[in-house]
Amino acid sequence: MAFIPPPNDPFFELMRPPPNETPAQMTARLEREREAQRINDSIEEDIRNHRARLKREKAAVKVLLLGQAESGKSTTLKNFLIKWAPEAWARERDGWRLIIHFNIVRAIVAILRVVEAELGGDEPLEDDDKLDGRASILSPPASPSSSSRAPLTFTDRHQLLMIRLAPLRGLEADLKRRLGQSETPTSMVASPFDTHATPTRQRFNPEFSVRNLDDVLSPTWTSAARAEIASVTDTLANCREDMKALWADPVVQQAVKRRKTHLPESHRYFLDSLDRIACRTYSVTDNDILRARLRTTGVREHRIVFNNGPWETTQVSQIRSGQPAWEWCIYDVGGCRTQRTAWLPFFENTNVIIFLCPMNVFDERLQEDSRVNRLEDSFLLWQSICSTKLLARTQLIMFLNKTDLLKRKLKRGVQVKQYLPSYGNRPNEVGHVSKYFKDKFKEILHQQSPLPRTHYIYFTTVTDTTSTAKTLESIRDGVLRENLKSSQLI
Ligand SMILES: Nc1nc2c(ncn2[C@@H]2O[C@H](COP(=O)(O)OP(=O)(O)OP(=O)(O)O)[C@@H](O)[C@H]2O)c(=O)[nH]1
Ligand SMILES: [Mg+2]
Repeated sequence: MAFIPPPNDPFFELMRPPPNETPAQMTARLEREREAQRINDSIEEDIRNHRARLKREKAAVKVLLLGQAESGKSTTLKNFLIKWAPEAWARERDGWRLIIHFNIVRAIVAILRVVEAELGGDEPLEDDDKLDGRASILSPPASPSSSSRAPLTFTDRHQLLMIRLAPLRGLEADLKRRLGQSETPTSMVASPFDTHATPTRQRFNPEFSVRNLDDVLSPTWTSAARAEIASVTDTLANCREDMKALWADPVVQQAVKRRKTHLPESHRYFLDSLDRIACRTYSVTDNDILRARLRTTGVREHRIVFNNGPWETTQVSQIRSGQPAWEWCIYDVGGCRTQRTAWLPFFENTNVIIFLCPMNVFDERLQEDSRVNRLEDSFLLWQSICSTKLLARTQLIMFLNKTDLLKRKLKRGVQVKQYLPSYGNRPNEVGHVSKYFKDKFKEILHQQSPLPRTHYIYFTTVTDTTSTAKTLESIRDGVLRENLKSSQLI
């Protein structure tokens, strides 16, 4: 039925075409009306999408990955993607190539700086041995120790390698520019709840992070971008034999060890793989991406949809209120102390926190604050997360990570009791050490939680995708069980 306006309707009067409208004016008016309608439809569509997104977000399980820098949060997220979002994972694959190349270049340039400093007779910027690295939460600090510094014998061969590898310094700068370096914050907090920030105490060669990882991983593949990547590949291929020679040199290795240079955690993996990666036919593997290190700044969000599985039951569909699949929204944050205030807004309505503590760091200090033992930092952080009322009902899952590196360190003879005197005379062996750490974290959880909590603590090596896939499956099922319990469905 045609619309008949009431008499003297002001809106109808306003919209009515002028009585003497020409055909050209009519065409223009109809065009304007069509455009207005198109804009209106698009706004309504945006509103509908926004509402649907909010509804989905409300139904999604919110998972936060927490832990200090280099604990393995981003690597855990990569495992989630490999297992449950293979398409998103495949889309990002090519974007990782430059980051992998950057990891290699950065490691070599860091080694070159060490050799240069040794050749120039420089004293280390900060002698780590003069600092006390003990974890005081477990024991009172003891007096500092010192180490001897006998001179190393460098030869003309080292000088020659320095000259031949010089182009990598320029390449490092080019790659930083290409990847888009983010700003380096100058203040930090120990816990996200601290209201008082202190200035950072960055060590030599601070870590690199990008402004926008999504831009790096989903680049526009222009011919200029491809040419740039080809030129990076060429430079690396040309320098391959010299890089291998530098890395294999015993005097250089000794110098790196002595200066305790901060190299990317996976430098050994990449430098041992130069034959495969520093060549023109290199193709990126899952393992390379898992090992690639890039400090996270800000927060990265990923959605994982579980389509099939044990939750496809009537009971679960009740808690999912008719959603076609079970969705998790996973947030990966930067773990450095300069990044921790950014965690706070994500605590609200968080269902699950996966907290990572690297176990191999009992004898190391934070890069952003060389006065703080890394294990102690994890204890303090865990304490503050467990005790927060805001997170009292959040399910806490802990990954005691880097089991492989702990094993390697203990095998080298590094004594835990030297850094944690409370460890006493227990065997310096991976099973005993990891159980000791687990008991400490469990104790903190039970003592500090405002409400009773079940503990979920896993020993992990998140660079191992097979074992991590099993752990993630068990977590997914555990979270499901907790959901059902809290909905009183089981
Ligand atoms: N060998 C070994 N390496 C690991 C393990 N977990 C992580 N890594 C490596 O450690 C480095 C740091 O891991 P990331 O996942 O980037 O650490 P993160 O917690 O995201 O660090 P931020 O982004 O700085 O907060 C990467 O090079 C990883 O490949 C592990 O269990 N074993
Ligand atoms: Mg990260």
